[in-house]
Amino acid sequence: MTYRAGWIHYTNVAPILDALTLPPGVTAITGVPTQMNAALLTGEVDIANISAVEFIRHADTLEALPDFSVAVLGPVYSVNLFHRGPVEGLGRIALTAQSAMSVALLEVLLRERGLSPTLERAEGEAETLLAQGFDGVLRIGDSALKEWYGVVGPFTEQTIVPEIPQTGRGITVTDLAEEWFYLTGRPFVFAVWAYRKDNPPPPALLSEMRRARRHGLGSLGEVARQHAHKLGLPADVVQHYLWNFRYHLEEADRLGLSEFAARAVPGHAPLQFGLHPSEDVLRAGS
Ligand SMILES: C=C(O[C@@H]1C=C(C(=O)O)C=C[C@H]1O)C(=O)O
Repeated sequence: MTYRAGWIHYTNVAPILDALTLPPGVTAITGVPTQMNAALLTGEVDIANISAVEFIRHADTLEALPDFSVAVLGPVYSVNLFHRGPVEGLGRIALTAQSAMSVALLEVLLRERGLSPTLERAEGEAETLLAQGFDGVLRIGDSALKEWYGVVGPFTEQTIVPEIPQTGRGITVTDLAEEWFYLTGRPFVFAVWAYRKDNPPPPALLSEMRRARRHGLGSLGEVARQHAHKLGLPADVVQHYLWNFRYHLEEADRLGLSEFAARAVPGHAPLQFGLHPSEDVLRAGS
């Protein structure tokens, strides 16, 4: 029987997915986070990297791989609230229908500050929507990364490490993962690789994912160069963006995930992680 994967294939997943060769009997489709969330829940796919909040909401039926994540400790650069003026004064914020996680995170951060602006779905570029009367625009993924650089750039690696500006052209960029870090001191997990509990991935897919990730992280400069070309961004900026991610769902990431779960989905079922890496290593005989 075929095992179907669904990949959110934003640039931030390139270090895992670019070198992946699907084993025999595994197929894959790609889409934006909300599409992959829905595809996993309806059974259109069997495994997907989904918005972590959807994994939490459906913890009764889903399980996640124990060692795969898209997470950061501090800024992420691609989950951004673009706004004019202070966050406290924002009346109307445009959300993107592509994302579940950033919306849930924004809600947690607004509640924390006692703010309740109007949240509406609206697609398009942040700058255009701001010109049309929105006070804030939430964007994620590659387009958010490009718009962030368009606002705060240009700069190079020399600027990236010591200090990154947050404003440009009258627009402020609030990085939601950085706000989460200020609030909790913990990593923020955007995505996990989830599957229905009764339908775990075949070991061959898992070991290939781990091989592809080792390869991707071992050649990050090359991965960054290729994607910088596609994105139209400087290679050192994309390399910094990718280098900054935490792809292994380590203990600190799980603490961040649990803290987010408690704040965003009170009363959720216990989070479950299956298929420990050592099992795979033993099966592979290495
Ligand atoms: C950090 C990001 O993470 C993604 C954001 C998601 C969301 O907002 O629902 C889901 C999966 C993540 O891979 C991003 O794409 O900018």
